[in-house]
Amino acid sequence: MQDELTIETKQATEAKTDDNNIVIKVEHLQKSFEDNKVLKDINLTLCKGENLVVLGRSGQGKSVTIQCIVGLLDYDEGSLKVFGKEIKELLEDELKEIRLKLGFLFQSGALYDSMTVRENLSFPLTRVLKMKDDSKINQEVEDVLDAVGLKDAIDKMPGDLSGGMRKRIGLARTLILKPAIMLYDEPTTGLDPITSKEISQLIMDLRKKYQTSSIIITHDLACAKITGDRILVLHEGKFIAEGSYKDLEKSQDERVNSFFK
Ligand SMILES: Nc1ncnc2c1ncn2[C@@H]1O[C@H](COP(=O)(O)OP(=O)(O)OP(=O)(O)O)[C@@H](O)[C@H]1O
Repeated sequence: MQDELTIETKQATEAKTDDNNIVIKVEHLQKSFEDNKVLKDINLTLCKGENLVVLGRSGQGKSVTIQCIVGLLDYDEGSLKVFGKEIKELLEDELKEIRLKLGFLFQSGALYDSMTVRENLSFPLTRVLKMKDDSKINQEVEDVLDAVGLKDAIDKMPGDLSGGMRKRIGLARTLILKPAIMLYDEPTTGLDPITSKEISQLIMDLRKKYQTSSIIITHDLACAKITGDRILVLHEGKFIAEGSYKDLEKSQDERVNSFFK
């Protein structure tokens, strides 16, 4: 009898072959900074509803990959398609439209320290979506705070929150625009192991609630285990392994199994 893991992997493979199911497709992506060739040959596919983890040590090009996807960095060679559209070929307005579908959670959470939580969360609604109706704005803010489990923090200042709470608010700030794709840049960095686990669990809960597809870049193995349907291991600008946590845990490749020791 096939175990659950085999069935899930088979479903992921079948889903990958169906183009309608693909939300991000990256082929042979290359990026250098002067003579520092950071991305040598990046290939990845993100399917609808999937959580894809990119695991890699420091300096391997994880953040550069994400920044290329959101159009913050230009790539030199290769193809990068989001919802079937080549990012490099988009006009500014088209790129803006695509960016609205991408939620990028920065490592820092990117909160404004001089604004309350309510103001931090209202800001994207008024600035990006040009919403004006205060009662609608308040409702959206309350709903997203409820989703991240922090309804009581609405009138607090970011400086009065713990690291884990700030992460949750950062997440809420990204989610309030209801992106179809979430890009997490090291979501558990700087958190203790218990809080990290809570944030990883929250990522899972939010996928269900908001129906997002996500790329999660991390070097936190516990986060990869909880959140990753599929894991890619990045090493020196290329992916050297792909599989479920259970697959990769058994890898004979020293560069892969060194993560699991
Ligand atoms: N804007 C930039 N200009 C020049 N070099 C850069 C720039 N951004 C990144 N790099 C270089 O690219 C390489 C990969 O950086 P990147 O931040 O993607 O690593 P990472 O895998 O995300 O590591 P970490 O886990 O430490 O964040 C590093 O050598 C870095 O110095």
